[in-house]
Amino acid sequence: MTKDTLRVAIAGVTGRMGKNLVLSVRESGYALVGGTSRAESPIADVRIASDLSELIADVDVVIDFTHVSTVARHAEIVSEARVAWVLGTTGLSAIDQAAVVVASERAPVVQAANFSPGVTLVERLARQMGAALPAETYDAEIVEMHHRQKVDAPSGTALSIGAAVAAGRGVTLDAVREPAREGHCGARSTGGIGFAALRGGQIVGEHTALFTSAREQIGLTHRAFDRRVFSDGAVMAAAWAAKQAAGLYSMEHVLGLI
Ligand SMILES: NC(=O)C1=CN([C@@H]2O[C@H](COP(=O)(O)OP(=O)(O)OC[C@H]3O[C@@H](n4cnc5c(N)ncnc54)[C@H](OP(=O)(O)O)[C@@H]3O)[C@@H](O)[C@H]2O)C=CC1
Ligand SMILES: O=C(O)C1=N[C@H](C(=O)O)C[C@H](O)C1
Repeated sequence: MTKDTLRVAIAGVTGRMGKNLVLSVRESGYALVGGTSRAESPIADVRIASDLSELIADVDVVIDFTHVSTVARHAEIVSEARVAWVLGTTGLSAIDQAAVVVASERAPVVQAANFSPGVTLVERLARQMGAALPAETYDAEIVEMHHRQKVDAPSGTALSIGAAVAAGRGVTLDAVREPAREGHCGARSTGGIGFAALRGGQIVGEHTALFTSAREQIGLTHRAFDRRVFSDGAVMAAAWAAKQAAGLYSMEHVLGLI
C-alpha cells in the first residue's frame, strides 16, 4: 500500500479527535475520503456522510473515534465490506465488545483505548510491576484525569492499565476490581485494583498507576499534552491494519512489540 493509495475515512470527524485525525491523515500524505457526522457541520474540504455506509465502498480503512452508540453499527459495516477498522472509542459495554470481536473475524481491527506509543509502553510496564510487586503487600490504584467534556469513567486507558496489572498478577480485572468508593464503603480489599477519575478544564489525558505498601509508594505516570499523540498513533495503526488479514490487533502489534 503506497501513500497515494491508502484511502481513509474518519468516523466522528467533527470531534476533538476527529479534527486532529484530519491533520494527521493529511500530514501523512494518505487520501482522506471523508468522515461521518450527525450534523452537516462543514470541515474544510472534507466530504461529510451521515452514516459510515455511505463512505465504505471508497475506503481501505476507517479510523473511528466516536461514541459507544455507534460501535455495533460500525462493526456491521466494516465486517460486511471487509474493510480495516482502527477503533479508539472507549466506554464499550460487553455487548459492544462482542460485536467488535465478531467484526474481527472478517476484517482487520486494531483496537486500543489509547493510541499513544507511551501508553502502550506504560501498559507493558504495569503488567511487569503487577507481576513483581505482590498483591498482598502492594495496593494497586489507577488515577486518571481528563477534560470536563469526557463522558465515560474510568477512562478506557485506566481500565487497560488496570487489566495489565491484573494480568501481571495472574487474575482478570473483573475478578479483582474494587467497587467505586462512596459513603460508608468499608476498607479496601487485599489484591483489589481501584480506580479514581478526576475531571476538569481541558486536561488532554493523565494516568498514574500507584503501587502502595505500608513502607513505600511507586508511581508510573503518563501525561498526554496534545491529542496529536493519539491521532498520529491511530494513523500509523491505519497504515498497518490495511495490510493485515482479518483479526483483532492491539497497538502492541502495530509497534512490533508482540
Ligand atoms: N483510543 C484513544 O487513543 C483515544 C480515544 N478517545 C475516545 O474517542 C472517543 C471520542 O472522543 P472525542 O473526540 O474527545 O469526543 P467528541 O465528543 O469531541 O467527538 C465525538 C464524535 O463522535 C460523533 N458522534 C456520533 N454519534 C455520536 C453520539 N451518539 N454522541 C456523541 N457523539 C457522536 C460526533 O459527531 P457529531 O456530533 O458531529 O455527530 C463527534 O464527531 C471517546 O470515546 C474517547 O474516549 C479519545 C482520545 C484518544
Ligand atoms: O476521552 C478522551 O479524551 C480520552 N479517552 C481515552 C480513554 O478513555 O482512555 C484516551 C485518552 O486518555 C483521552
